Formats: sequence, C-alpha cells, structure tokens
Amino acid sequence: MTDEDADNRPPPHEREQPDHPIVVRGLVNRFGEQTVHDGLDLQVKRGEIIGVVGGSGTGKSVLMRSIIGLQTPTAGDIEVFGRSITDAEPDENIGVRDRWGVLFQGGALFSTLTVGENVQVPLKQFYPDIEPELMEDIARYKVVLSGLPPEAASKYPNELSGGMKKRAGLARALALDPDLLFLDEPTAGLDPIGAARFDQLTRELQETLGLTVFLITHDLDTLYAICDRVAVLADKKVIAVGTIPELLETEHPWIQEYFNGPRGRAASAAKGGDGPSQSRSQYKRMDKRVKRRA
Ligand SMILES: Nc1ncnc2c1ncn2[C@@H]1O[C@H](COP(=O)(O)OP(=O)(O)OP(=O)(O)O)[C@@H](O)[C@H]1O
Repeated sequence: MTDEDADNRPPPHEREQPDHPIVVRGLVNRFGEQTVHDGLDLQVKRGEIIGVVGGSGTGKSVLMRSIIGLQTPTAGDIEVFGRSITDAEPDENIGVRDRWGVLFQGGALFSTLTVGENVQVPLKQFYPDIEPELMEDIARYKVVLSGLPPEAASKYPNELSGGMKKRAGLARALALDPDLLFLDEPTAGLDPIGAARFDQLTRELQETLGLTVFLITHDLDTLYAICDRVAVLADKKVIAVGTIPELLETEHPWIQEYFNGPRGRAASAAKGGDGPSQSRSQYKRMDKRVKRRA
C-alpha cells in the first residue's frame, strides 16, 4: 500500500459494506488427483458470526485460504466486499486485503518477535510510515482489546500459555481495524473455561466492532453459544447453511449425527436447550441471559 492509499483509506464506518461481504460461487479446489471442493457456493451475511463445520479434511481451511487469497482455486469465483479475489494477482492492491484479520490455527505467531512486535507486523506491512511510538501504542491497545494484560506486549510467544497465545494471535488479527475476522479453530486446545471465555470475547468484539466473523470450528459449544448461522461442509460442497434449528430439519446423515450425537446433545443441553426443537429466538433469549450473568 502506498502513502496515498493509506491516506485515502476511509475509516471503518465509511467503508463500503455490502450485504454479503463474502460471496463464493462454484469453487473448485484440486490437489493432484484429490478434489477437495467441487462447485462450492457460500454467501456470508454482513455482521454475522458464521460457524464453518465439517469432518476432518473436508476443506474448511482450504476454503478460508481461498477466500483470503492464499490459495489459488482451480475454478470458481470469490468476491470479498464486492472485489474479485480470484481475478486478482496475489500482491495486487484491490483495496480489501487490509479489511480482514486472520487468526490461524495455533496462533502462527513469529517466535522471535514479542507479542507487541507480532501485532505490528501487519501495521508495518500496510502503514510503514506510522511513527514507531504510535505503532507501539496501537499494538498495546490491540493486546488489551484481546483480553491480555498490557505487559503481555513485551513477552515472547514461548512465555505465554496456549490461551494467551490465541489472544495474542487475535490481537494481531485486529491490528488493522478489520471488518472481517477469520478464526481457524480458535478454541482448539483450550480448557472448557478458557474456550467459553474466548467465545464470549469473540461475541463482544463482533458486537462492539461490528465485525463479520468466519469461524472454523469443531467445537459444538462454540456453535451453540455464539454462531448466528452454521455452514456445513460435506461431499465437497456446503451442503447446508442456517441456524442450528434449521440445520436439524435437514435429513443429511452427517448433520444428524453431528448435532444429535452424544456431544451435540450435551452442547445443546449445556446451552440450556432441551434438544433440537429449540427455536432461534429461544437461543437469542438464552444468549442474553448468559451475557447478563457473565
Ligand atoms: N497445499 C496443499 N497441497 C496438497 N493437499 C492439500 C493442501 N492443502 C490442503 N490439502 C488437502 O486438502 C484437504 C482439506 O484440507 P483442510 O486443511 O482444508 O481440511 P480441514 O477441513 O480444515 O481439516 P481439519 O478439520 O482436520 O483441520 C486435506 O486432504 C489436505 O491434505
């Protein structure tokens, strides 16, 4: 990004916000003989937390990498904020690459940099002319926003617990004031209390910063606690997308097994539901009660 681009960048509240910040049409991804996606379609609504689920190897991470331009699809079209990702060169300035933040599986922090320096990486990439002191202030603010104490900014990743590393990765994902946040299995490896706190933080950030969140997870509790809709990957496609009650009305065996298996029932019960017939408004009411208690 040039100085001029940075100067011309509108503040978040003035940026173009289409109803569907992510639109994927007819996505095909092949690796040699292996076809991972074959005609996958998905539309993500503005301001929602969409959970992306599917068995291991169904291509959830490949889908995310395709959307953020780290994976060139074999075919299909992907638009982010109305700009084609698939038609663009990897380093072409299409005005949207600084509008998303990504928390990769495991945090993917640079081990030789402090947390604060990790958060500064995207800032330096997109705004190299920001004064070092301001850069440090912004990084510290993002660290605190992610629920870490300010002093965590000067620690190295190997001095942090697993939960703190996730938060540090989140701080880096928030560095550029994104409109779109990608989270790849954010609660994997966290204890249940840490996972619930991370879920709550995700929901609070989504509400206060007006984010759209693309959340890959295997965590049923997360789906019940914070996801507005869930997209299910199977058979090389998104086979269904909707609220959990809507998904439960579909006959697909994987969906039935996933949500109606012992873990799915336990997650539903933990949420306070009495099973699959729970309505969306009931979930919302429970969400509010949980937040009031927290
Ligand atoms: N760069 C690559 N080269 C070859 N094969 C790949 C590549 N990236 C992904 N794959 C394959 O694509 C398939 C989907 O991988 P992906 O990581 O997207 O699955 P996933 O649904 O995220 O799985 P998990 O839930 O286990 O994380 C896997 O079989 C994987 O081996």
